[in-house]
Amino acid sequence: MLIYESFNQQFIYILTKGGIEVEEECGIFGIYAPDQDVAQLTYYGLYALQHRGQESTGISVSNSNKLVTNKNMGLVNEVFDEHNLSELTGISAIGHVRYTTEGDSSVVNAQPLTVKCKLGELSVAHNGNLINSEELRNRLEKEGTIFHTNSDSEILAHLLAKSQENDLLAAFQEVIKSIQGAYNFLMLTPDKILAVRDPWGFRPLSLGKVAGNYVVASETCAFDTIGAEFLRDIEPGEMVCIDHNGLNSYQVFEKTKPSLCMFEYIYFARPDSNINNRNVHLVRKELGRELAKELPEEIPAKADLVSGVPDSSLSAASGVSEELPAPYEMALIKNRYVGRTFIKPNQTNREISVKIKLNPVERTVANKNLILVDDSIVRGTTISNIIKTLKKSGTSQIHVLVSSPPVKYPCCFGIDTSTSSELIASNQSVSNIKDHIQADSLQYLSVEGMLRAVNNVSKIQNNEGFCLACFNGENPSL
Ligand SMILES: O=P(O)(O)OC[C@H]1O[C@H](OP(=O)(O)OP(=O)(O)O)[C@H](O)[C@@H]1O
Ligand SMILES: NC(=O)CC[C@H](N)C(=O)O
Ligand code: SF4
Ligand SMILES: [Mg+2]
Repeated sequence: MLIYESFNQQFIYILTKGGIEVEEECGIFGIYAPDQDVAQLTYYGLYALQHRGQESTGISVSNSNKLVTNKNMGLVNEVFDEHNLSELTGISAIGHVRYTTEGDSSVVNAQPLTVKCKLGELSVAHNGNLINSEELRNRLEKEGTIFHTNSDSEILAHLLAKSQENDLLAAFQEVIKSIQGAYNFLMLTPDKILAVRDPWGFRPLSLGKVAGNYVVASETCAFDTIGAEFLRDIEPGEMVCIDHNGLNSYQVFEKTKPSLCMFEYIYFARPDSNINNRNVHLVRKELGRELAKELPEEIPAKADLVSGVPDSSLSAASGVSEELPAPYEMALIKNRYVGRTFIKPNQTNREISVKIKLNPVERTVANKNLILVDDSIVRGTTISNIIKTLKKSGTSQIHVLVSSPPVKYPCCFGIDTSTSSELIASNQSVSNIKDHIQADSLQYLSVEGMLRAVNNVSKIQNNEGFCLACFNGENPSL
């Protein structure tokens, strides 16, 4: 039986599971710029990265002697204003927008986390999810470590404090070898910023320059916002150190098989960002094109219109419409003041958000056969609700096209699901899912089609690879 059939069942599910554990990502930004207003630039950078996390945000600055951190629950523009930003003056800064993957969504877990230890004062911002955090936490607690938060990110700070090394760079190089999982870390000390990307490169991390100063960000859209020039992606397993001498790079891990999260292209990243030299919008458009090529002939023959589920599917829908070809129309309007439902921390909020955020344009859909494109089906909540509302608005037929393969396995590197039971495709056939969501037909993109789409935008290099674990169950880090 499906668990989200009714509100009551949902409530029972939440009660029995103690609430849904949600996983996703975060956004990180760092800048070393003694001649600039680093807090302001970090604020704008975080603004551009807001889609990666909306629970809490924070900025740490260094005035070259000490660090000052301001963080709180809420969006970037709710937490920061001219007054509190003006109190953050310094030569360098790091910032974070959080979406909880481990621990509570609370101010104590908001990042950056600032600590004092034998290596001096340091502030840590983390994007990713450590898979051996429990083991590391248990070990540290047995050794007498007192944790102030229950997020995985604090573990790094304690490992550093306990390192035999007296120099932060060396300590960092030592301790990251004992952590496993997905992590991009930014660390701010009074005189430098360190940035490291895990050996698989699950999450994107890019390097840029603004007015001669280095910046690091989860996505290149943050560079565009502050007028920075993109220099390059930070390599999987690379650590860069930025200080008054400029930038030094260290390959701290042997190159393993890079495994960029495919969901960054499918859904997470902003369409105006470029990852591995590919524009995210163009990849999504190609995903749509490949999906259209895989359709059985009878589907396009029946369709009057193609439309995408706003926002993240619009690029893929335009690819479908161009490839078929079939006219593109606006079937749904999104209330832009509602946050991403996909990354809200509990299922009850998620349901309500879906209902208030999308409204059909009745006069375009009434009595029409619609090809409706969405980038992914995770729990199936969004698409079920949309189909219900479109049918109420008089849509004759709804043929659902999904521009990614079925999500069958939970992700431990940062997607919004923690157990298979939450995933509608984990134990159901495509035909059952079609019936459950009440679509007239349902077609997913194949894994091969997805890889072809990425390759169409720019050729997949020999040393490039993708994490596909939520589609095929193969964990690249094992
Ligand atoms: O099957 P579900 O569990 O409902 O999740 C899948 C949906 O969530 C995401 O959209 P979302 O509405 O969060 O964000 P968007 O507006 O950026 O597309 C995604 O694009 C799918 O539409
Ligand atoms: N989404 C993330 O990257 C979260 C980072 C970290 N695991 C936390 O929960 O705070
Ligand atoms: S399992 Fe899926 S969501 Fe998680 S990192 Fe891999 S591709 Fe991304
Ligand atoms: Mg969506």
